[in-house]
Amino acid sequence: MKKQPNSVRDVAVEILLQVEKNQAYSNLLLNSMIKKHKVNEKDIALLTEIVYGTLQRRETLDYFLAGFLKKAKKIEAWVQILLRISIYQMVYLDRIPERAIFFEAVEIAKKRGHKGIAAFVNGVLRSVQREGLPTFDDISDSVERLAIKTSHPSWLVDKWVKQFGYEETEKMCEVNLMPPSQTARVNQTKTTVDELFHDLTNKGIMVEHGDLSEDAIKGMKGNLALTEAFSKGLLTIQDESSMLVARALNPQEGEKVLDACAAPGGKSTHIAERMKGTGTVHSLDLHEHKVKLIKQQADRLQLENIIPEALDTRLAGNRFEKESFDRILVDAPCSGFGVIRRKPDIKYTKNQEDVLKLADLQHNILQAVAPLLKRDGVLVYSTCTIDKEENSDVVQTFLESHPEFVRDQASVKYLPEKLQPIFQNGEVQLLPHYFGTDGFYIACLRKKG
Ligand SMILES: C[S@@+](CC[C@H](N)C(=O)[O-])C[C@H]1O[C@@H](n2cnc3c(N)ncnc32)[C@H](O)[C@@H]1O
Repeated sequence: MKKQPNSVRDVAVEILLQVEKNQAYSNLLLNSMIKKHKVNEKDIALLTEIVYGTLQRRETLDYFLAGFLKKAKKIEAWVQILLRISIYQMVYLDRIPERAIFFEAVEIAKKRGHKGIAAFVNGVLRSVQREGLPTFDDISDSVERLAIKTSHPSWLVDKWVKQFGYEETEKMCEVNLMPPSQTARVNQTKTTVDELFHDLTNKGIMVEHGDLSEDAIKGMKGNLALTEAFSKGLLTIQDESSMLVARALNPQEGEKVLDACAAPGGKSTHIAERMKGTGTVHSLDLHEHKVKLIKQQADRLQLENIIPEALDTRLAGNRFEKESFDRILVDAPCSGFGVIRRKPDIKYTKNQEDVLKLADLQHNILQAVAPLLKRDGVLVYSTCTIDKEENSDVVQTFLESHPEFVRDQASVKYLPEKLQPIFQNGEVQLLPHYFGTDGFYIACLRKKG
């Protein structure tokens, strides 16, 4: 019978093993394992830090370990993971004494394997302690060095260097290793930013104003999703970059809006809020189970102008009349390279083939919704990626085959001042180190009248 993990670090090994073997999502798995193993409050922070930190720095940790494993025969996946989490704690978590790290690693190795593996793990960790870590200066190729130092796949770093230059890529890769801030969008149909700010502060919750979006409040400690304000529908957890989308779309009261890829509903609810509960937002998503999430969010925020529906948007032409929407948002499925800080697994699971497939899907979704937009209507295309092939290239290809659409530079006035200088040709590419937001792309197009 499979032995159950019985310590925080053993649970961390289990989670990382499942992420690696089954390509499970780390955030979902972490939550379910915390529940399953009844991890106590005190240990949740450590578990989260070890899981995300080890995942974030996987390539670096393997580089550190490689020289010490040269003579070893094939190492089982769990042993490699156990060594990674141990080195991670030794190098990056200075509050944990090394003897505690070694002791735990040996106990886990005994439990999951046998005494021989425990001795091997102990030997490797003692050698690292004795001999120290290799330096990155030994890596002569600059792309390879950056990839290993910041733990990104080298094909991706190489691609980014070609797209953004070395310096920008370096800044971005470094920021990708930092924990993201938690921001919330204030539901302005029920309260104001200032009112909620004071309400939260009075309750002892540490918050700050957002860095970019006027709708945002930043949580400095604790989890805003666990506040009474969240349950009462006064706020929605959302990155500041995502909050710009509904602003760029600029929906008006009473209008009919299509959100073509809507789950879990972050942007649909923002659009619905900005329409003050009037008009209709048709919120489509391919997956029935995800459509339920849109409904849940709409209910929590008490928004009655959202109609969620499970539909492949590529077939939306069979479901809706031509030229029937005032505005359309395509917040497309994408590689997610802008949200690596939140979902480090993306670095290792997505590849160039995925990027090309996604670009094709994004193009097909745009093609399908284009006829549904009224003349003079606005179409916003957005993604949480930074990849040109999924962003500006998709928009450019779309425009080339749709002369009835033009880039809408006029939408710049709906965006924050700080962003305006980089909103050009109706589009903006946010990189995570610009304003501390997710990496995000927004393009505004208009159908000619
Ligand atoms: C980036 S997410 C949308 C996030 C959402 N706009 C929000 O702000 O919460 C992209 C969504 O597109 C959905 N999707 C993928 N392919 C689709 C298709 N062919 N038709 C409709 N939805 C699709 C995915 O299920 C996913 O929920």
